Parts: sequence; C-alpha cells; structure tokens
Amino acid sequence: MAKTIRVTCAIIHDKGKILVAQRSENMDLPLKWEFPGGKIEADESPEACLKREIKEELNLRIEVKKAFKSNFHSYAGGKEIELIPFLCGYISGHLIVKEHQQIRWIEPENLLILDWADADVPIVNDFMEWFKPNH
Ligand SMILES: Nc1nc2c([nH]c(=O)n2[C@@H]2O[C@H](COP(=O)(O)OP(=O)(O)OP(=O)(O)O)[C@@H](O)[C@H]2O)c(=O)[nH]1
Repeated sequence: MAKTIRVTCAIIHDKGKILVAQRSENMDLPLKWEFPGGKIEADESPEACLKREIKEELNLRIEVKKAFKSNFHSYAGGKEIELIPFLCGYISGHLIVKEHQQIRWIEPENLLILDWADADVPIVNDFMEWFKPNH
C-alpha cells in the first residue's frame, strides 16, 4: 500500500480576508485552488513545515494559530495524502508568488465559489463552520 503523504496547508487570515492560491498549469491538480503549504520533511513538525513552505512559496512570515481537523484523501492514481490545515496570521514580508498561477485574498464567505482540490473541500467546510459563529 502506498505511504500516506503528510501535507500542511495554511489558512492565512488577514484584514478580514483569506489567502487562496491557484495551482499552476504544470503542477499536479492543475489550476485547482488550494491553501498554500507542502509536504512535511523528515523530523519536521507540521508548524515548522508550514512556516518554511510559506516563506519559500510566497515570501511571507506567518504565525501558526490553530489546528483544524486533518483530512485523509485518496486521489485517482493511488496517491493518498493527509492534509493538515492551520489557521495562520500574517507577520511580515512582501508577497511574491513563486510557484502558483495566482493568489487572491477573498472574503471567507466566498471560499466555496472556488474550484478546490478535492482534499481541500472538507477543510473549507470545517473552516466555514468554525468561522461563521466566531466572526
Ligand atoms: N500545498 C497543498 N497541497 C495540496 C492541497 N490540497 C491537495 O490535495 N494538495 C496535494 O498535496 C500534495 C503536496 O503538494 P506540494 O506540491 O504543494 O508539496 P511540496 O511543494 O512539498 O512538493 P514538491 O516537492 O513535490 O513540489 C500534492 O499532491 C498536492 O496536490 C493544499 O491545499 N495545499
């Protein structure tokens, strides 16, 4: 059986908006929307992974605030991932889009409009459920 790949992703909330990223044409899941992040390396904590990935992909420093429930998802072709989401805050840095097709800052209530990577859909729903009564 294939090994489950552990992937972190950041729900970055700043000034009332959420940062969302569209995967580029030459990534797998081309043009699907995701929360930025990436694979956890050996001996790395999920939080350290996320800070590293966000610095690498977007040139931003973030703080990791709250974990949400992770989602196990099997993609066609056999790849299985555990997607581990965290609510994050912006600390500093000038945004540079290095790998994605585009990024957008959107109102939380508009998150469901996007064409999400399949593994992200339960995470978006969980986040929305938490967000609504808290804001
Ligand atoms: N970063 C990220 N990856 C996601 C999300 N949803 C989702 O299915 N994935 C999948 O998780 C895996 C991690 O991908 P990645 O390409 O961002 O990770 P990485 O930068 O560490 O990997 P690389 O070294 O292969 O480029 C990919 O198979 C990707 O399609 C998401 O919201 N964020």
